[in-house]
Amino acid sequence: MTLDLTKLPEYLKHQRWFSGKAWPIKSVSVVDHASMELGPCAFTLAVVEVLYGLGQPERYLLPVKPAPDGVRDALEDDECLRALFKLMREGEGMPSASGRLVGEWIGGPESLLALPSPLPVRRLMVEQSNTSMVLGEKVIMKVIRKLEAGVSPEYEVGRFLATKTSFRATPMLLGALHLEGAAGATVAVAHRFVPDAVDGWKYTLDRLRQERALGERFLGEMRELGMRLGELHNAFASATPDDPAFAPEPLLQEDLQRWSASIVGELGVTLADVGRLNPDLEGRRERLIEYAKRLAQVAPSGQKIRIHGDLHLGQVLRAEGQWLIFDFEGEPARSFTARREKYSALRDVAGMIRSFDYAEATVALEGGEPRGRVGPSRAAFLEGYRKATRGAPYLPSDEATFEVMLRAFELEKLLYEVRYELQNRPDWVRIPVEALLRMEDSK
Ligand SMILES: Nc1ncnc2c1ncn2[C@@H]1O[C@H](COP(=O)(O)OP(=O)(O)O)[C@@H](O)[C@H]1O
Ligand SMILES: O=P(O)(O)O[C@H]1O[C@H](CO)[C@@H](O[C@H]2O[C@H](CO)[C@@H](O)[C@H](O)[C@H]2O)[C@H](O)[C@H]1O
Repeated sequence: MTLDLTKLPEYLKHQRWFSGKAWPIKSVSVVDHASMELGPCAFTLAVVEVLYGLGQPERYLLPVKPAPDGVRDALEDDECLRALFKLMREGEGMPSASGRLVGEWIGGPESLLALPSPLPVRRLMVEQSNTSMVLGEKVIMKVIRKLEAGVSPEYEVGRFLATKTSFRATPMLLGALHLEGAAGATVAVAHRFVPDAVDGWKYTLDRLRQERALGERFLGEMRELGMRLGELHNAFASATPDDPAFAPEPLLQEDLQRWSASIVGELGVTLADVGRLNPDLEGRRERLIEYAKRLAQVAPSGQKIRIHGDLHLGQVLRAEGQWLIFDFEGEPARSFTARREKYSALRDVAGMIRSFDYAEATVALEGGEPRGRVGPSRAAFLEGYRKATRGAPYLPSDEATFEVMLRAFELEKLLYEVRYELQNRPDWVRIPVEALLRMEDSK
């Protein structure tokens, strides 16, 4: 099948996962493509590069079939999805125009035994920038739409946890599909599907809506969540030097200086965007800068390790009374290289703590209970985290340094959130802005 390139800009603009809707497209070209003749399904798996009048080019994966007015999405066809999954689970390869599409199965044969045939396909009805489907209620396969150059952290971390550690508080990675060659990228991943799971965001909102004061049961769950995060960090830190992508590295003064300078820079950019709308925030600039600067002044203690990188309540699942941590993609706005960098584990801790504030603010905006209820959740979460990581070499050895670092990473996350909300949900920008205003004066 030859792709009619003239039709693609219009096609792309109508796809939910296409993030360039606001910009005029200059051109669309095909970087690589494979003709998929797989049993009852025939389609083209293409990687296209979109050039805009302004801004960076982007690459998208287009599994498409011919249609009278151009092309249509091949993932609407269950047979095509089954065919892609088969390629993955059989670890097969097939040639593309300038490379190869290769399946990888790491789940072991036992995870296949229980799969019914023909494999039932259920599409996930969530707002997503990718396309996920549940297969036989046992596997969830995610086809990546917007492709990044380099190693996908979601695949890399999932593979590390499944094959090199005993950490099981995560839906295990079962397999992946990679395109090798000119368009090198991981194009799909499959994980164990967790039935009847509720994500931590919804779970926490429900509790905040239903309980006037968060009871001991919820605090116990937050303690457990802190412990799971500590265990995840212990698993990351267990990597040996022969695994350079994961092995812990010493934390140097220059790391602290670099991170501190980056937060100061982000403060400048963020206040330029939002400060006009909120003069009170502009007035806090110097005090906020102090939080970031103190990070550069503490003595380096601990290590840099791989982290989750975008941890919040929406990245944990509650199922059968247990917490599972998932979605190791990292912050979507950063490059893969940046997302794979080792960092202080406290960055994840700060991410989750910010989420408690978001949950409470969301319920307050709905006209629910007043603020001030999540302080004990933060304390319980930190208590669980400290319990699981007692004596861990990757954390600062003294309490004061722990606090300075945690506050600096909370500030970093708050600034990221302001920018994220301005771009995606302007009505919500007041949540991180109000939290910035509340940050107590630094001493
Ligand atoms: N292993 C899983 N088991 C059950 N539900 C899952 C699983 N993985 C993801 N989900 C559900 O699918 C949604 C989207 O998954 P996610 O990996 O976050 O996709 P995306 O990266 O495109 O946002 C999640 O919010 C969660 O509700
Ligand atoms: O889940 P993603 O990897 O796409 O993360 C992005 O979107 C999140 C919102 O869905 C955003 O999280 C922010 O809002 C959450 C409530 O919706 C809140 O729990 C988080 O604490 C807050 O940071 C995340 O920052 C962004 O990267």
